[in-house]
Amino acid sequence: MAETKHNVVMIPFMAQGHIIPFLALALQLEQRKGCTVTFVNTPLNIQKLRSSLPRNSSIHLLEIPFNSSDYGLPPDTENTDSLPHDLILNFLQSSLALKPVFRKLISDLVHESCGQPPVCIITDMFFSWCAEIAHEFGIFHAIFCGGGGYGFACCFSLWLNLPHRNTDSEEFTLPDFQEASKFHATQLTKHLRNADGRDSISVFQRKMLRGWYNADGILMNTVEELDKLGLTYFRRKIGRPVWPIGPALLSSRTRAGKATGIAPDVCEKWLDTKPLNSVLYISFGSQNTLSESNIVQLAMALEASSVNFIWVVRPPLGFDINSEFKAKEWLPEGFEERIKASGRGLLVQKWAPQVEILSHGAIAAFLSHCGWNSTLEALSCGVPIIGWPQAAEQFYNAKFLEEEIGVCVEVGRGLTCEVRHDAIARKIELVMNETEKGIEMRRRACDVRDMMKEAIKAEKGFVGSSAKAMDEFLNAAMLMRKDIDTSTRVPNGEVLKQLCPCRDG
Ligand SMILES: O=c1ccn([C@@H]2O[C@H](COP(=O)(O)OP(=O)(O)O[C@H]3O[C@H](CO)[C@@H](O)[C@H](O)[C@H]3O)[C@@H](O)[C@H]2O)c(=O)[nH]1
Repeated sequence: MAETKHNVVMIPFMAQGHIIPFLALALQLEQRKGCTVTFVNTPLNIQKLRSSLPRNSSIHLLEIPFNSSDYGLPPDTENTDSLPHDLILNFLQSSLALKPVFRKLISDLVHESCGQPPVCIITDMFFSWCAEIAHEFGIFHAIFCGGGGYGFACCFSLWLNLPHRNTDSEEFTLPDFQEASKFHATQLTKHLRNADGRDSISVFQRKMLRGWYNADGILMNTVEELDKLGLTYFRRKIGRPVWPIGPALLSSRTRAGKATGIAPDVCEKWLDTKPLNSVLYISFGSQNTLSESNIVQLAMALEASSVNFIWVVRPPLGFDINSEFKAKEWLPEGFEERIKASGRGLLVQKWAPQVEILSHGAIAAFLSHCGWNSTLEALSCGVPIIGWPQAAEQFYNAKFLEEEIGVCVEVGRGLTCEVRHDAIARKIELVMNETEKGIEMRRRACDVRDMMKEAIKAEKGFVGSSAKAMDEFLNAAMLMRKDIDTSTRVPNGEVLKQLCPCRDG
């Protein structure tokens, strides 16, 4: 008899930083016995993903219509990686328009798959509105937060409490997350700093975050042993199961729809020519970049510190980040020629094969904006971080990595800070040279790497914490299905037979 497959529907927000961990989780889920995955996104993202799925993958890609021009956004905007920074919030707000189309999509899936409606809907942390739809159809609903527990706990608490508005001091603590100790006003984005709870951004963020309370559980791309503080915060706060199933990482062969600005083998050959632990990798994720003056300061620091480096260069703030990088205009005079002649540095335009780079033994440190995917990718290779957080929860990821885990030193903060080249060079030398601090950071990063490996292991009778959390999550979803199957009732009292008329055969 054919095995019954349980369909898991997944829908990430349209940003590489969200699509990447969702895809990594989807690839893990399809390996689970009895699971199939339907991966939903807007047409352009799905088109790009088609070519990136492994050939033997059974993941079903499903398009959901979305027309960015209807929301005052540039035509064909379907991913934050093609948007100027100041439009990202409008894009986020426009994603609310997906609600009725997603409901129709789920309704169609339920009707088409008579007898076997999806067992679970996993939605992005920005799509908490999906809970209502899932529950209408009696389907288990989980939010997958692609970020870490600590970083998101800080964000959650900041948006809901706005503690900085109750003090004249630049420093403050979080009323419901005292464990995180002190925060500084420079760790707030412009929107958060100005928020008063009534402005449109606060209203949107608070509604979205309060929606987490309606989920049946929260999946987090993190590891229990690494991120206890943040996980405890959410368990206490939301009163729902929180399953740390990370790290969900893509392998170097799966690119989530992005072509690289350099062939991975060219990059690897270049790295092969460098001694072990001698190269600094610099990248600011999928949607961030530096100011023009900070690009110059960073270039000067790299020349002064004489380290080898790979730098993913993007046009500065205020320019289209997908346009050509004008080295002559934005870098110090003669910089490109000098680094080419010395063979010390590699400038990569647009998109680098980051996972391959970080896993090369020549990499000694990562100058990063501390996006959570980049953080996990670096730590899973035992690479310490020089943090330059720019937006979102990156400030709190940097704080966590520096204060709690000891694998990071911060060099700059925010989009508008001015960082001087000598300060950057000092941090680079501190981490890359054989200083006491540098050695200790590398040792700790390797400990975290080992901890992550253990967490996802499931072999010879040993089940790591993340593998266990994944089992628990799937069991919870199946249990709800079983309850429905025996009662033929969905939680809100609607008869499942009505939704799926041929259920009785
Ligand atoms: O040249 C590049 C640049 C990025 N990447 C990949 O793109 C992803 C970037 O993700 P992340 O480091 O998390 O940064 P963002 O794209 O900025 O991610 C958003 O989503 C994250 C997860 O929720 C949050 O932690 C961040 O704050 C938010 O900005 C990573 O997998 C990188 O490997 C590449 O492969 N090549």
